[in-house]
This record gives sequence, C-alpha cells and structure tokens, in this order.
Amino acid sequence: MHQKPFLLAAEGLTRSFDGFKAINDLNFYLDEGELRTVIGPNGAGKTTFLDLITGRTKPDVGSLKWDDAKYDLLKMNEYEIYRLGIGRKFQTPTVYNDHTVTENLILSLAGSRGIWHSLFGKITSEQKDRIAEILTTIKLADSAHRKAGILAHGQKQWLEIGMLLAQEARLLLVDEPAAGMTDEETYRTGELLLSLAGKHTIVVIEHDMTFVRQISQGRKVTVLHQGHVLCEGPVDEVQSDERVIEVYLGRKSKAA
Ligand SMILES: Nc1ncnc2c1ncn2[C@@H]1O[C@H](COP(=O)(O)OP(=O)(O)OP(=O)(O)O)[C@@H](O)[C@H]1O
Repeated sequence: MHQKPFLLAAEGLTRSFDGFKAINDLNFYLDEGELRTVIGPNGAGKTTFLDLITGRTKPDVGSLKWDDAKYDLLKMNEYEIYRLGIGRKFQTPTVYNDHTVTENLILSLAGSRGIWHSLFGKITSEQKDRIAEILTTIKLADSAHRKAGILAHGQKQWLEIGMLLAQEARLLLVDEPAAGMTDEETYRTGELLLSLAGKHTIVVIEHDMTFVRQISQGRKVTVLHQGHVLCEGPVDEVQSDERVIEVYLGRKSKAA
C-alpha cells in the first residue's frame, strides 16, 4: 500500500489477451507534479498500461484510483476519465492539419462545446491569454497563424502537447515524444517537458536513453518488463541494475 496522497495508484492490475498477460500484477504510484519516465523493451506492456489508465481497455483484476482514491477509474468510461483531466498524446501527432496552430489550441480548450462554437463563438479574454501563454510555452508563437499541416514533425508534437495544456490536463500521458525527431528537436522536447513538470503530472514512455537521461535527472524512472514493474529508481541506478541490463539496455547496447 502507498501511504502518501497520490494522483494515480494502480494495484494488482492484470490485463490478459487470449491468456497472455500483457499487464501482470502491476503496482504503480504517481505523485502530483511528478515527471515519470517509463521504459521497457518492446512488448513490456507500456501501451496497454496507458490504455488502462485512459479507460480504452479495462483490466481483468486490480484497482486503479485517481486523486488519492477520490475516483475509481475502473468505474468510469473513457470520456469521464478524459474529463477528470487525464490527457494522452499518441506517438503519431494527431493535430487538425487544416486548422491553424491557434485554432488547434482553441479546439482543445477545456469546456469548448463543439467545433463551430469553439472556432466562431467568442473566446474570452482569459482564454486568449491562456492560448498566448501556451503558444509561448510550446515555442510556436511565431507559427500561431500557420496551418498545423505544414509544421515540422517536432513542432506538431509540441502543438499536441500544447493541446493537452489547453484541455487543462492534470496528467499528461506522453507516448514516445522523441520518436522521429532530430537531436535538436528531441532536446527541446525535453526542455518543454521539464518546464511543465511540477505544474502538471507527466508520464513519458520513451526508448531514447539520451532523452530519458535528460528528463529524469533526480527523478524516478520505472522499468516495465512482462507487464510488471521490474524496478524503479534514479536513472543511474536503473541503468546499472543487472536485471535491467539483461532485459532491456543490455539487448539495446549489444544491438548498437
Ligand atoms: N489487443 C491486443 N490483443 C492481443 N495482444 C495484445 C493486444 N494489445 C497488446 N497485446 C500484447 O501485449 C503485449 C504488450 O503490448 P504493448 O503494446 O502494451 O507493449 P509495449 O511495451 O507498448 O511495446 P512497444 O514498446 O513495442 O510499443 C504484446 O505482446 C502485445 O502483442
């Protein structure tokens, strides 16, 4: 049992597909404001874990509680979970290409009712300020009026993180943000996530260890293996843990 107040607590979570346990007796606790990186080899269950948190799929057994057990996520549907402030960014950007950067953010504003209302209804001066603040945070103020479809891959990813901010997501689930990015874009993505930590709680799933090291200095990294937490701790400890080297990093470094 986790003693402290928590934002998210998963206990004894198991999810099987045709008898195969993609998630197997998983215990995972997240404090408010944490920036947690989750690593693990292919098939470790990372995506399935995010699917469970967002209600996309339900576990066979286990519990999943939110906000110090005020909410039981297993009794809620995907939309209700989204409304609680759990936002997810998939690996491939899913922005509205035919709309401008600003419009994409307006469409994501928490409380927006329908596309027509969002784009052609009045937004309050408070919402305008919020959009301007997000544009600065995601470093897209200069591209505010450009169509999202013509942005570079990295910029699209930042816009999508901005859309989670516009939704007022309390927990940002970010799946492999550095995939397909240049080194420069990857570094800037790390800086962006670090600037959001504390104000938001963030779970990042990532394979790129340079990026993991950048965002997790002084923070906890969780290693998933066969649907279970193999170990958790500071990045240096995790990287030198024999079990991790065996199941993940060892294989990667041998491949490199
Ligand atoms: N809907 C499904 N039906 C059957 N098997 C599934 C399903 N979803 C996931 N699995 C299996 O569960 C295991 C965990 O998959 P998952 O995608 O969660 O791992 P992952 O850690 O995200 O992997 P990767 O790093 O490759 O994305 C895999 O063996 C996968 O084949």
